[in-house]
Amino acid sequence: MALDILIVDDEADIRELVAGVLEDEGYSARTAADSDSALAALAERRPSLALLDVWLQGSRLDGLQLLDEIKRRHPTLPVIVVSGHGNLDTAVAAVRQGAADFIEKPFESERLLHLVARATETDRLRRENASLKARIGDEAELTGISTAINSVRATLKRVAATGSRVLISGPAGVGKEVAARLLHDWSNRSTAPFIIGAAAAMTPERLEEELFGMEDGGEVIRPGLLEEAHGGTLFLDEIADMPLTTQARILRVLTDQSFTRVGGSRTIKVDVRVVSSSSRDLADEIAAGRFREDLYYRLNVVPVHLPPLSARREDLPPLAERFAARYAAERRLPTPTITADAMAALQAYDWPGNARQLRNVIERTIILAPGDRLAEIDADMLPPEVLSTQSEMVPNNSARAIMGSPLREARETFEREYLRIQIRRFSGNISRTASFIGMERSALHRKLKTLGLADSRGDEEE
Ligand SMILES: Nc1ncnc2c1ncn2[C@@H]1O[C@H](COP(=O)(O)OP(=O)(O)OP(=O)(O)O)[C@@H](O)[C@H]1O
Repeated sequence: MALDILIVDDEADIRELVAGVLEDEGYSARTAADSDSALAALAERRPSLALLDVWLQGSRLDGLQLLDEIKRRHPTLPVIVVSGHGNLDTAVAAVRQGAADFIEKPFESERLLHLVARATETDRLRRENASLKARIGDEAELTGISTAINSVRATLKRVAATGSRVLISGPAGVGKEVAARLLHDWSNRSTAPFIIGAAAAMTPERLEEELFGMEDGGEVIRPGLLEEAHGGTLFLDEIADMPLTTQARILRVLTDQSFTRVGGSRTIKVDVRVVSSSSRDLADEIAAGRFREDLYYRLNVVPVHLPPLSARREDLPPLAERFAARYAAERRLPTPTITADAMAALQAYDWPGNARQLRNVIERTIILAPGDRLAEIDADMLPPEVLSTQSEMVPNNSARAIMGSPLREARETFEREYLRIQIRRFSGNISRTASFIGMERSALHRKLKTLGLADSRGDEEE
């Protein structure tokens, strides 16, 4: 995406010259001859940088007043002030007023390009920094080794560059936002913003103002998320929570990549890739008349599904280790290891809150551990709800049956319970179970048959 530069100068030949120099370098340039047309251009879309001549002849606002207006509307927009020979004082005042830099006329193109590159790069770093700060604790990779995660990763890689719309489905806390961020990071839009629009947290009116921005009497009160995402990706989280009126507006954006702000009539053009997510079944929502079918087809060009953690238990060890390592790094602590017992308990549990719940459990366990330098996470440190599944799976009556039986039957009872838990732990995958428990795959198959477990293995994915 070419960076968009707004050139404000009262001299037509300078405007054209500067626009030419910038365009030759791959920027896109817009020009304005006075303060009113500059403000109109700003209202159309926030540029990446403004080049402002402080000596504006025949303009309603002079250069410094216009700078004030620009800063009031877009406090973070970098502005480079151009000053004529002899009005260096004005340039200095402009920098005090928030201009990023200044350049004196006549100037060499090289010097201009250098300042523009520096100011846009500083702005990009500032934005990147802000977004990194906002997402401390957010994942930059989709951890997991299951077939499901590997195939999601492969799909994301394949479609990242295409710019196609992607709809990510899966229950809460499963990593839909992580997947959307990855898609953005792998796309050629990665240097532009990744913006999240979350329907669930807002009233319908607020949501529209948030997404489309607001205008009053032609003045921009605030730009919307769609504008902020220009050149980048807009992630619409939980689209099924969007009211039908907002769905209609979104549909219009998707058909012609333009919209009007709430309270405004000006058409705003944007180039945004829309990625959306839903934890509800959208077919049901459509059938119930709560979701527009036409919007569904527009959003769902490439479907990506993230199954719940309980359907891919082999992802638990890498995820648990990742969360432990990340939390320890944030606190500048050594990373605790997770013992085999603790891992077995983690893998037996069902994780209704998926990866988010796992992350909370790991963090809570590290926080609550005695001493301040935890070396390992052992099973008895895990919260009771996690441990209870394993003990429920080995019911007391099995223990009684073992103690009250001759050795041969006791061994069978034990083997049955033991294998039931191990197979579940590896999501029914016999090869992985066999390798973990140290048995040949064919021997395990025979054993399961003898114990009458052959049909209760669950989903085998070999
Ligand atoms: N595969 C993964 N690798 C690394 N971290 C993950 C993974 N899946 C989820 N997480 C972490 O789990 C938490 C929840 O993930 P995320 O917010 O992406 O879920 P979600 O599906 O968007 O949930 P919701 O719909 O509730 O917002 C985050 O802290 C995220 O970093």
